[in-house]
Amino acid sequence: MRIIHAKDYEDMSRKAAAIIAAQVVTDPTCVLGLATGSTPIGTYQNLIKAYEAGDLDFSQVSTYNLDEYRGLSHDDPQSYHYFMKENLFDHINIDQANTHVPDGSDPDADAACSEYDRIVEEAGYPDLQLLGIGNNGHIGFNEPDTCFSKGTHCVDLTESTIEANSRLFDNIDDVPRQAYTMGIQTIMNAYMVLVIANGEKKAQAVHDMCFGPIQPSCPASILQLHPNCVVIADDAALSLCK
Ligand SMILES: N[C@@H]1[C@@H](O)[C@H](O)[C@@H](COP(=O)(O)O)O[C@@H]1O
Repeated sequence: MRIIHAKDYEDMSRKAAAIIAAQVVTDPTCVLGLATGSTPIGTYQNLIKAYEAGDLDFSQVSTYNLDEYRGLSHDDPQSYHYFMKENLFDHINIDQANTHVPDGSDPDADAACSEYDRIVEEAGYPDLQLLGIGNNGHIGFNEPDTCFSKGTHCVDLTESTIEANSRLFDNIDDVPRQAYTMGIQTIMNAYMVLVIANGEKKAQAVHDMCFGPIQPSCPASILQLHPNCVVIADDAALSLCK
């Protein structure tokens, strides 16, 4: 696990975008695993700038997102389908038929999750998987648990995640209580994992991810076993990693 120190959020976003851009330039048909939440927005903005400058071509790139809330339609402004179009896909030349997000609108969780596992495996897993990290150490929506869940599955969101994500909703009652998420095994099958984190609220999770015991109470701690994991974090997120 390599830790890259960023001066601030903007520096973190530039560094993450540079690594993703290098992947796209060196392999124009690459498979990218993508994340949502507020952390990756700056990274996506830098990728859009590079595309607009003519430095990047996404026309042959495929993407697979980590997760999606259960029960939201694809055009619900709070869905991760919508988030990805708004924050990246609608601003670059990607073929949106090559973008994939778990289908949270499918009420049959087993069918939706096994189908997602099938297509991610068929794609050969991501060449590069971008991850944020939750305040409680979750990756995707893999919440602190008793075991590292393997494949794509339906999860019950913890109160802390519902609370943390409620800032993006009109009120906390509107936050879905379940989600479909890539499992730990799916994430670990990526050839490279790039984790981005900023701010004081992530300090404990980042410390436990990088230096804590490898245990399901901090799902991100499994990344210590990944052969090619890079963490880019700012001072505040690294404040406990002295
Ligand atoms: N499912 C997402 C995660 O993929 C994300 O990493 C986390 C942190 O979000 P933020 O980047 O807004 O702190 O929130 C959600 O739970």
